[in-house]
Amino acid sequence: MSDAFVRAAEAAQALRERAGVASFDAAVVLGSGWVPAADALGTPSAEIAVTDLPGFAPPAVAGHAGRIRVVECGGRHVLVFLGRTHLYEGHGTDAVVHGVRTALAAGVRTVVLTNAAGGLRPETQRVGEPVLISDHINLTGDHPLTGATFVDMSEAYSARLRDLARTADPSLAEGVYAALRGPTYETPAEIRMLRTLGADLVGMSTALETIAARRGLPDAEPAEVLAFSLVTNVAAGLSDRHLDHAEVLAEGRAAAARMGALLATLVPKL
Ligand SMILES: O=P(O)(O)O[C@@H]1C[C@H](O)[C@@H](CO)O1
Ligand SMILES: Nc1nc2[nH]cnc2c(=O)[nH]1
Repeated sequence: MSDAFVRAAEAAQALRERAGVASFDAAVVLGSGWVPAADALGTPSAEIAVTDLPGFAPPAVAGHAGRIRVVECGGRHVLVFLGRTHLYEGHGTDAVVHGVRTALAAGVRTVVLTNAAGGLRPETQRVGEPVLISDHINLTGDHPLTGATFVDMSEAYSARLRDLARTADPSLAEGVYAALRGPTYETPAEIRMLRTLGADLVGMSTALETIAARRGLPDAEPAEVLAFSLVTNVAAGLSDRHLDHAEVLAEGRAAAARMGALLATLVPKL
């Protein structure tokens, strides 16, 4: 078994022991601007710093707390990741997907990924609104998998869970998320390219985590993935606004109640 999978198993065991939970049912990864919504998922029975667990990089981005909450939601044991590691932090793809792999090693088979993204089209440019991710385009230039383990990605984002989300909130727009490495936001020319490629949203995370979830582990079935972007800005060049992370986090704070309500509705039904 690769070192990365061993580290995930070790982190999962440490998590079980710290939480006093034998197996978890679901994981929610809160991206930029989503952490204020965490409280809607309930009072945690435990909260663990990721640096207390094997294999996690310390938090390095404003709005990413580097902590994992253990909550019971709808009778399910849920891991809520308050932040994530990004490829642009320079720790490599195993560090980026370690949280998802740890969740799978801890028994999780349903993963909810959230992020902040720029909107490329009118229907995905309602700043402060969540968009259901229908598919992704991995333009990070990297990949968390190596070797001849071939993975079907024709339903990377679960049709069942997308139906669940649309039923819970029929107003949800849906779109294709283009994942870039970052840390730069896009040039206007890159945004025009991404629109030509069929993207509706653009960000710097999620896709690699989805790939890891859909691969599963040597001893864990793949997880179903449900993912949302919070549109925090119109993509570069499509408005006269300049982009900055403080604005991204401000939009997350403003949308916290709406994002929390969405997650609180969905997580008990996963
Ligand atoms: O963790 P996510 O993908 O939500 O964070 C996005 C991408 C960058 O980390 C940051 C840029 O503002 O927001
Ligand atoms: N790459 C990228 N990431 C984002 N995160 C929030 N907004 C954006 C954006 O416009 N582009």
